[in-house]
Amino acid sequence: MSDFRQQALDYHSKPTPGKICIALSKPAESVTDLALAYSPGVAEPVREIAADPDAAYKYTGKGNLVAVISNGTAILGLGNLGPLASKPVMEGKALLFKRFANIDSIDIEVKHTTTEEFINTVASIADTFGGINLEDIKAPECFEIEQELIKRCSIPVFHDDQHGTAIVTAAGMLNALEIQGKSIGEATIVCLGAGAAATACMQLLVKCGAKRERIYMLDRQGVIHTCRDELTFHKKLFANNTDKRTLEDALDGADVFIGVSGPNLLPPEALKLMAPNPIVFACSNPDPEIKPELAHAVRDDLIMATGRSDYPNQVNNVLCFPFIFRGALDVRASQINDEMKIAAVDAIRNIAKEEVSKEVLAASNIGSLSFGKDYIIPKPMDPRLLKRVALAVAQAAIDSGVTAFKELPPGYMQD
Ligand SMILES: NC(=O)C1=CN([C@@H]2O[C@H](COP(=O)(O)OP(=O)(O)OC[C@H]3O[C@@H](n4cnc5c(N)ncnc54)[C@H](OP(=O)(O)O)[C@@H]3O)[C@@H](O)[C@H]2O)C=CC1
Ligand SMILES: CC(=O)C(=O)O
Ligand SMILES: [Mg+2]
Repeated sequence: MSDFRQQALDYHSKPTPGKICIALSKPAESVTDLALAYSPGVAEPVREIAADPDAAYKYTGKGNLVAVISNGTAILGLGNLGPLASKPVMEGKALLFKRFANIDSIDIEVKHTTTEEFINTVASIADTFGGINLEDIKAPECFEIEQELIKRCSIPVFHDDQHGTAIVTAAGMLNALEIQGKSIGEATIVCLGAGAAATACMQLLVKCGAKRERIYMLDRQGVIHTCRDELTFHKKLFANNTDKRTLEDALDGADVFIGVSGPNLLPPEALKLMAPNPIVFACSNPDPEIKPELAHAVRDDLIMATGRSDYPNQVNNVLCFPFIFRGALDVRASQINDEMKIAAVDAIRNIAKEEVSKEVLAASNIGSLSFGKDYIIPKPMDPRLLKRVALAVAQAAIDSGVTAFKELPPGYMQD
């Protein structure tokens, strides 16, 4: 067994199995404490909440509690391995919520037979939480699941693989295009993968100025084009009226490659076909569409990003979901809308243009970082992400009217 594999297994199993646990936020030592915490004291908040459901935000952990919910049908780039196998990833998301945004989070893995059954299960438990982060649910079911839950729940429901990924991809892409001297409206974009992440990434890039007709999306059958007759509704959105059929056809002269598909699917030879100064986001986890070493060996003019922590330019939804939920929860937003997503894109990308603190450099094991080919996007442990993204998102929620808050709480996210 490789050293790293053993280290990863030990990390998850020792000294106690798993990555999260529940901690108490109130004293529970004396008989008086117990009388308040449990019977008879607990009856008082019960009566308050029965009279006014909003009181749950005052008397329970609801307002700072996010459920990370999966059915295990698209676990990272590992595929459909079932709900239980997704648990380490979901606990991982809970760890990240706590570490980066002090949000309490619990993982829930749902076994189901129909999409309706999954939706009903989540809708039935939604009131327990302040927000729902859907994770690693494959396309096309993920689209119906998210839309239906948004309709049925009064709390934010956010499919992280769609929108978290799209926000971070857009932030990194706008910066990478700026560094390579390319404009988003003129860029030819190849997207390998046509699932949850791909669809949302391309939709958000179009909102940021990309031209739909310059996007070539590919699935396992190759380029998605208008003559294909078996397309699902989400693939039709990006069907291109083109003669291009293969990845090589699409990459010929392209400016941007975005991989949200699976491991090692971009051959180095194909990368040679791209236009000068290309941008390659190989975002599949844990193994990217092309290894950075291989990509750099065939192109010395590219900007390279992956979804991993151990290479420069980590384009990963961890840069978004803890912070977007922080902002949404703090103003009790009823949903996470496009205005909030765009606010997050701008807040994330702007941090990369500023100086990096010694603490972040030390945590990144690196001597210096400045805006450029190897630093297009902030590091996840940059504390400015919490303040800036949450602030921008909360303000956008207020401005777009998805919260009863008329203004930010006094001093919100100020130093
Ligand atoms: N870095 C990040 O932050 C994130 C990265 N990802 C990565 O994106 C990938 C997809 O995730 P997600 O969208 O949730 O999953 P989905 O199951 O919704 O979509 C997977 C897509 O990849 C396509 N695909 C798979 N294998 C191939 C192949 N050999 N050739 C061409 N296309 C292929 C599928 O094609 P078809 O439609 O034909 O089945 C499908 O369109 C994963 O690797 C995941 O790790 C996802 C979210 C965040
Ligand atoms: C990062 C992530 O959410 C994924 O790869 O699925
Ligand atoms: Mg995911």
